[in-house]
Amino acid sequence: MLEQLFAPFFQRLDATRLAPWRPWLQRLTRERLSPGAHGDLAHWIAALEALPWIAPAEVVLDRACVGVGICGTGKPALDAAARARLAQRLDAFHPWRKGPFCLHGVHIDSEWRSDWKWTRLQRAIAPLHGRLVLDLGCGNGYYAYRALGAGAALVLGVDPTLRFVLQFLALDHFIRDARVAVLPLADTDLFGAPPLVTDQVTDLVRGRADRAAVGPGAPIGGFDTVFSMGVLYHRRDAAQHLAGLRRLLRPGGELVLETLILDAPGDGLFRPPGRYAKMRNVHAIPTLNRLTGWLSETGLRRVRCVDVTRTTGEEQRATAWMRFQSLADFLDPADACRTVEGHPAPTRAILLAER
Ligand SMILES: Nc1ncnc2c1ncn2[C@@H]1O[C@H](C[S@+](CC[C@H]([NH3+])C(=O)[O-])CC(=O)[O-])[C@@H](O)[C@H]1O
Repeated sequence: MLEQLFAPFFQRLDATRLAPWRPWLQRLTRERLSPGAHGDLAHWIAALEALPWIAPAEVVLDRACVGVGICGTGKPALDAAARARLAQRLDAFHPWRKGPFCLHGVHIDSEWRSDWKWTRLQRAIAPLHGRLVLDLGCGNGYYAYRALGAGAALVLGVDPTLRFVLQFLALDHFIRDARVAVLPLADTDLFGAPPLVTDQVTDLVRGRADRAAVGPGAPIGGFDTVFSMGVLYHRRDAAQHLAGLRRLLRPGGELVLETLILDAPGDGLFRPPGRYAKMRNVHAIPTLNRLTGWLSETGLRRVRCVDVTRTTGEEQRATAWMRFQSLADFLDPADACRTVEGHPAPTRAILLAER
């Protein structure tokens, strides 16, 4: 049973003020990972079970390349043939979009140089030491691991794409750190309805009540830092997403929001009429002004932008670990400032705000 793999994480969660979340998270995780939840699930489970046991080695979470048994950090546990076999088994989870990772000498050169974004934000955000962190839309958990590497006490990552959850489980097979999990949930699974009143929360903690018995939605927030990166433009209702993020924070907690922006002055909002950079589900791209306004209207304070970067073909590209199309195929070959549809090329901003 896949959800059993999260048991050590839930034990850790229970020892924090986030304990009221456990019944809800566990129930949804069980449902989403039930047999038949996805056509490829049985294939991924078989791939997970085929991963070899390898003697523990040094775990590295605070450098660009996250992983265990990284070249140069000790005697390699695997010879070239064993590394090739391991690489082949990890390829069952293709495409690897976020990374890079290294597992016992196998370098996973993902589509994105995710470490570049981390470098842009790490000095600007409130220090993560001892914090309870949520990463919404976390992919395979690359940033969740980096948050741990930066001293977070516990990191909950959620992503509705099962392939990425299974990628996390493959990483976890080798890294084995109970302070982090990627659960198969969407943003709205956490936004929920009105916060539970205190006695209902107490009942949930003591296991006397099931979430279903106390109404729809999820328990109250309580996170010190919430990351939402690369998710807002995929949401049809941006205001709902932002309001939900605010509710997930404890008072004084920090939101780290990264999203596509329209690199232009003023309050414009671009709604792609069809596809944007070949993506079907891009709903709205605001200017920085407009986005800042949205965050303030949500009731967040100290809203500020700490980075604006045009995405380049060095940061997002096809590799041996992601063999589909990538940024170069999404841009106008004659003008890299335009997408193939003729829209402004992807530019991303990182904003910080506090509840
Ligand atoms: N409703 C939803 N709720 C939560 N997640 C969702 C939802 N819909 C899609 N996703 C997930 O949001 C992620 C968007 S990628 C960002 C990854 C990482 N954060 C990054 O910053 O690299 C986009 C990018 O490449 O920037 C995917 O993993 C989806 O499965």
